[in-house]
Formats: sequence, C-alpha cells, structure tokens
Amino acid sequence: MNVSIGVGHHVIHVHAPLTRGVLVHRNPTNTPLNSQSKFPFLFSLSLSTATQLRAVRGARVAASMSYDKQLAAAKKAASLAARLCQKVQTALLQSDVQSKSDQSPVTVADYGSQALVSFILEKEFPSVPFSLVAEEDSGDLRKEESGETLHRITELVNETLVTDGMNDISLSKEDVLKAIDNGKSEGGPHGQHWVLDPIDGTKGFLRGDQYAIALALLDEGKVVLGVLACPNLPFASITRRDQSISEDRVGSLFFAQVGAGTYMQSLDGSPPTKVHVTAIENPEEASFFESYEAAHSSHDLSSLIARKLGVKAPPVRIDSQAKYGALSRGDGAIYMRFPRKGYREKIWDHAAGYIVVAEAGGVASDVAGNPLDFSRGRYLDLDTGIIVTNQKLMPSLLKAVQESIKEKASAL
Ligand SMILES: Nc1ncnc2c1ncn2[C@@H]1O[C@H](COP(=O)(O)O)[C@@H](O)[C@H]1OP(=O)(O)O
Ligand SMILES: [Mg+2]
Ligand SMILES: [Mg+2]
Ligand SMILES: [Mg+2]
Repeated sequence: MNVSIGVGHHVIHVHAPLTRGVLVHRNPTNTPLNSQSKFPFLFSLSLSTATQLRAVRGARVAASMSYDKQLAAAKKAASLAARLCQKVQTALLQSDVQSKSDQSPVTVADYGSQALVSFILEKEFPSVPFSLVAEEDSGDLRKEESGETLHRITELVNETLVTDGMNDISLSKEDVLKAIDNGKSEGGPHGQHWVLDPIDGTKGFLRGDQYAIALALLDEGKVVLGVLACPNLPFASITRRDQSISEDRVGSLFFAQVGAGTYMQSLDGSPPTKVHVTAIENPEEASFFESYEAAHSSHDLSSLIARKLGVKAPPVRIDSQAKYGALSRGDGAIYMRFPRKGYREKIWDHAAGYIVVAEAGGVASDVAGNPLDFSRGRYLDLDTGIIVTNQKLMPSLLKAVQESIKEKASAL
C-alpha cells in the first residue's frame, strides 16, 4: 500500500505494507504533524499502526529529508540579522544597551536581530505553524520607558529589510514586539522548531569582539540544520597564519544540514567551501578554545586538562559560538566549556554550533560523555560542562576532563 505522511513541512511517500487498513489523505495545507491530535485527515488509525508510522517517519527524517528550503531561508535571515548587528556595533551608543532582569546585557541589536529573523522565517513559510525557541522576549521593551528603544529597533529592522530589496514591507512597533514574542516556543521532541540566539556573545559584541547570530532547526528533537553568522571572525584561520595567503576578509558564515556536511562562505557572499575539523591525533599538537569571559567557563579547569593532555599552545579565548565555527574549519582542535555548577545551558547557545561541528566530522558531549540532547525543551539537560573535538581526540579528552574534575573536587 502506498501512503503519504506529513513530516514537518513535508509530505513523504511511504511504500510499506501496513498491518491494518489505514486511509491516509494528503495533508491539504502541508501543516506539520506534531501529535495525534493534529492528524484530522488520518482516520481508522490503530495504535500499532500509529507506532509503525512514527517509526517510518523517524527513519525517513534521519535518512533522507532535505531541508534545502529551510536552509536557504535560515542563511538569508541570519545574514540580514548580521547586517543589522554590524550597523549597531559600528555606532554603539550607551543608550543602545539595556539590562535584562537577569542582569545580562541586551542591546537594540539583540532585539532587532530576533525580530528580523522571526519575521523573515514566518514570512518564508506562511502555510505552516511557526515555532521559534529564542532567547529574548519583549517584556522589558513593552515598558513605558523603552519607547525610544523600541522606536530605534523598529527603524533598524525596516532599514535592514530595505537593504535586501524588501522596500514594500514596513513593520510597525507592534509587529516588532509580536515577532520578538514569537520566540516563546518551548521546543521539545516533536515537530519542527527553529532555535535562535539573535546575538550569541553579547559581551563580545559590546567589546567589539566576536559574536554570532546562531540559528538552527529541530525536527523530531534532532538538530537538522544550523547557520552561524560570525561578522567579526576572519575568513582565514585565526590560528594558522599562512604567509602565502593574503586573506584579510572579515565575516564568516557557516552552515550545515544533516548528512550534507558543513560549508563556509564569507558574509559578503563568496562561494561556499566545504570545511572539516582538524585531523590531529596527538593532543600535544592540539590547541583549544574557551570563553573569553572567565565567568562563563572555568579557565583553571581547562588549563589543568590541557596540561594533562600535554597541550603546548596557549588557550584561544573568544566569545560566542564563533568557537564552534572556528573548530569546524580546523582553526583549533578542542573546545571546552565549564560553567559554574547549577548554570543551565540553553539550546540556542549550542544547537547551530553543534551541527556545524558534527557535520564537519567533530563530536560534542557533556563531561559524562553523553551526547547533547536538544529535545527536552528550552534547556539542555546535562552533566555540567561541554567538550567538543574530533573523533580521534575525544576519548583522551574525556578521560583528562573526568580525571581533572575529580582532582579538583578532592583538592577542595
Ligand atoms: N554565567 C554564565 N555562564 C555561562 N554562560 C553564560 C553566562 N551568562 C551568559 N552566558 C552565555 O554564554 C554564552 C557566551 O559565552 P561565551 O562567549 O563565553 O562562549 C552566551 O550564550 C551567553 O549568553 P548571550 O547569548 O546572552 O551572550
Ligand atoms: Mg543573553
Ligand atoms: Mg547565547
Ligand atoms: Mg544572546
């Protein structure tokens, strides 16, 4: 029996014998099918058949889905957001920085970037319910004293749309607030969800250093595509200086789709080239990335681990998921992140970076060696600490991490 079942934005065709008679109609609106309650066109469905369908659907998602359209939209949205952020960073004024209730800084660029990406993605896929898990919300912006800031954000969003030829679109302040608040989705293991950090590394952004616009797509709990726009990351390696190449372009865009590898192009639009993590097997030759901000990751612990591994090079400290991008093209071999105990990692801080590295041949895990699980809502549920490297180095890195954590604990 041939049937068609919806998977997220797609309808796929199944040529599989089903044990009981099932009548499946093509989903007329192509809406995502997230739960049984959203299968109104699927009737006479027995539990065993539902289980079979889910299994077939899962296999198809993993094996052969194409997310080309979503990837194109994500690249466009992240590139435009990068343009908006660059403009703000160039003209950074005191008034452009607010403090959120959790005391972390947030700028007109964080809000503007989230509004722009949210607006573009929803517009690109009008026939599907839009789900976005994103960092910012409009709570503080709706306060009376934020009127001027909201005005500035709205202006910035509209000016950026014009630079991409969208002259006929003008968002109102209310449209901007709504686009920002579209990011309140809880994500989870079913259906498709966009995941966005509109500016990852706000501290770096404010310092004039590294930051990233990080956008990913989850399908049935798995990251299936990711885009990292890194406006201040040189296009050439930041660690290996090849004298014969005079490459001084700044602005790197990384993108990856499940099963299709990782590519990089310059933010001003050079053709994409495929990238790979380093092939280094000897930890002594490895160099490692970590946070610039000591408050975000223990520099003491990483230096203990580096000593144990025999790493000779000093740490490369940069802000944001630009670290994942740099790792994916072999600028360094290891990324270590050890936040203070109790810090809860958010999915938008790792989803895009994770797939960019994974599709370039790398691996990521928590300090217990568990893979990162993006299906549990807005937070990653993990044993505090994330380590990323190539397949060859992971066993010795994990061993050194676990030994070092034990040593530090027993020294207390
Ligand atoms: N106390 C903290 N510990 C760890 N990470 C943090 C902390 N506060 C904010 N972050 C987040 O860490 C990430 C940047 O860390 P780093 O640049 O060191 O890799 C960002 O996602 C940042 O959020 P944000 O997106 O608001 O910048
Ligand atoms: Mg933040
Ligand atoms: Mg972040
Ligand atoms: Mg952020």
